[in-house]
Amino acid sequence: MADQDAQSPVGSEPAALPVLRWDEPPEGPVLVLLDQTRLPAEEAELACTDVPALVEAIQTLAVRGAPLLGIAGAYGVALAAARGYDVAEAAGLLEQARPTAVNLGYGVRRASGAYWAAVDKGAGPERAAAVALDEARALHREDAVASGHMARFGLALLNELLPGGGHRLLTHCNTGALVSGGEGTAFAVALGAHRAGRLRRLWVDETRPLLQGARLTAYEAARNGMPYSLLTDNAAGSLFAAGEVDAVLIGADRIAADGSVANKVGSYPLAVLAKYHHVPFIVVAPTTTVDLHTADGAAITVEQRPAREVTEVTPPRSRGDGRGAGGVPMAPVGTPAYNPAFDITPPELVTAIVTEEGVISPVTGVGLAELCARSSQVTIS
Ligand SMILES: CSC[C@H]1O[C@H](OP(=O)(O)O)[C@H](O)[C@@H]1O
Repeated sequence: MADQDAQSPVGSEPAALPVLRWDEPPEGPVLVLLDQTRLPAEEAELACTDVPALVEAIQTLAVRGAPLLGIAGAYGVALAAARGYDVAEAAGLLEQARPTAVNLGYGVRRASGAYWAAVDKGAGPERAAAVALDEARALHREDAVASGHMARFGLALLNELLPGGGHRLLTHCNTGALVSGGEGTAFAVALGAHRAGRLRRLWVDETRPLLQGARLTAYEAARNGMPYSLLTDNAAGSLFAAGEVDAVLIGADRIAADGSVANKVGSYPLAVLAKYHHVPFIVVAPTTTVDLHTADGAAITVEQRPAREVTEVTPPRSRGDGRGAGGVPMAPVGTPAYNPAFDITPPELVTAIVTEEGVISPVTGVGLAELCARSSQVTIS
């Protein structure tokens, strides 16, 4: 594991992470996931041969992150079609697996829409299943391309906002290759800064309670040889106070028409800190995360998750210990807990939104609609 202060020489790129792949063994098609609940201790694969297994993987965050949820949802429809399951039922189960990331529904509707259009044109089950798979693969490729554009637009914005010197960037949750068909969203911008020799430090919020930062972003930063440091979420304020943060980079799970941003819980406090300390707060997300049909932040459904994620610490699971391995109680058994998975940042606290179609700042509904109009990935209502 690379030392947190070591930087890999640019060009020594690690192998791409096998985040998700479609396989067609003799016993039938399967969606193979890198099980993110086992990282960083173990790079374990999780093979989903049916939609209930994929829904469980989504709900346990074995596969997670808005853009990747869209890709997984699309492959889930293709899996149902290829295995002769009820495609309409499968699409419904997948769309409802997690409510906040708009990308999930988008990916499911893209693949199911392609499937039913093929059926309407007289395609048989096999041909229609192949069409759904082609659509899932197209979305997978498009997201990889979008990630590259966001990295370039985001780095150009950082260089404009932060002239000279190395950037000290703070990020929250995980927004790297583990959420994407490519190198991610906000993390891809930080990685681009690293490759350009302009990343002085990546401050990584641990991101309680599921520790996507500690487990996943630190893992991705280390494998890329980036200069990073982990911090507890409640230490971020003192970093701002010490003048140690040049910009905040976060992802998004849903961006409403007015520019309100739903993202991992803890994002809103960072936006308030950034505003108070005059630090740019930059959201990086593909246009598939923009939902022009949701008017504002109040209309976004924020996923509420089980209390045990707050009241227990779940040790890294080793292979074979089952999916529901119990955690270690950190509060009296039965303690009620408030555990929203996301929070909402209002547009007035957002410096800019970086998408694959360009950057908008200040964030206004008009700018978002214009960006989405340029995108080939229209939001399917
Ligand atoms: C850029 S998508 C990553 C986004 O998704 C994460 O949520 P979760 O880990 O619950 O899927 C978090 O909100 C990230 O910002």
